[in-house]
Amino acid sequence: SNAWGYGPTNGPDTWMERFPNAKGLRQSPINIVTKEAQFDPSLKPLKVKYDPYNSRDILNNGQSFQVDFVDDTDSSTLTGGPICGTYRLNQFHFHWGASDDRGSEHNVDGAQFPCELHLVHWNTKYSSFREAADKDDGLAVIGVFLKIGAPNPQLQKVLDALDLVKTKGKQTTFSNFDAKTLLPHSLDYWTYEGSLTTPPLLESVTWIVLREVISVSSVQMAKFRSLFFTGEGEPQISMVDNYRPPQLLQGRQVRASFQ
Ligand SMILES: COc1cccc(N2C=Cc3cc(S(N)(=O)=O)sc3S2(=O)=O)c1
Ligand SMILES: [Zn+2]
Repeated sequence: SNAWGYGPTNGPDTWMERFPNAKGLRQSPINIVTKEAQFDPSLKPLKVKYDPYNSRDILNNGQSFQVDFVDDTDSSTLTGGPICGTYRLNQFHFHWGASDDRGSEHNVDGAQFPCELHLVHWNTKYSSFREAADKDDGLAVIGVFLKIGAPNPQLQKVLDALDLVKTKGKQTTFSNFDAKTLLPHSLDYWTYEGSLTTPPLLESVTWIVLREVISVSSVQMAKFRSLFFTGEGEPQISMVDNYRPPQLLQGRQVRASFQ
C-alpha cells in the first residue's frame, strides 16, 4: 500500500520518498546524550494546566491511538519551560515496541524504553492547530518515557478503552480524563528543536522530554500490543514497533532544565 507506516515496505527508511522533510536539519526523534545536554539556568519550570473536562474521544488512527481534547479555549495549556506564550493540548498518543526491549522514539544515552507518551500542544499565537502545525514555533510536544515496573492505574483507564478501538478508524467517547495524572512527579526536562516523528515530519516542534519516567507493567504493555494497524475485516497486522529510530543531531544543542 502506498500509505506510510512502520512495515518493511512503507517504514521510516522509505518516508523520504514522499516526505522530503525526512532529510531536514531538525528531525526527531534523537538520542539524548545526557553528558552533552547543557544546563540552561534561563529555562523556566514547565507549567502544565490540564482540565479533564476537555478530553473528548479515543481513536485508532492506524499508526497509534490518540486521546483527543477540545482545544477551543485555554482550559488545557502548557506554558513556561522553553516556550513563549500559551500552547493548548490537542491530543496525546504513544509509541511502543513488539517487546519490552524497544518502542520509545527518543533514546537516552543509547537506551530505548518500551514505550513513549507524547502530549501534543499548539501555539495559540496561531488561529488553529492546523495553522500552527507547520510553523517553526507552532507545536510543543512533551515526551514521557514508560519503564517496566508496577502497573500504572492512571494509564489503565486509557488501556481499558482500547477494546473499543482495536482497528484502524475506530473511535469512542473518552471523557473526563485528566492527562496530568500520566505525568511523573518531577517535570525536569531536556529540550531541543525538532519535528513531528511521523509524516508529514514537519519541523515545527519544540521537544520537551521529561527526565523522570512513569511505570507500566508487562501486562499493560501487552494491552498496547493487542491493537491493530489494519482496519476491521482486513488481514490483521498487530500495532507494534510504531516508532521512528533516532535521527542525526545536525549540530543542534540539547538543553537541560536541571543540573
Ligand atoms: C499537518 O497538520 C496535521 C494535522 C493533523 C495531524 C497532524 N499530526 C501528524 C503527525 C504527528 C506526529 C506527532 S509526534 N509523534 O511527533 O508527537 S504529533 C502529530 S500531529 O500533529 O497530530 C498534523
Ligand atoms: Zn508521537
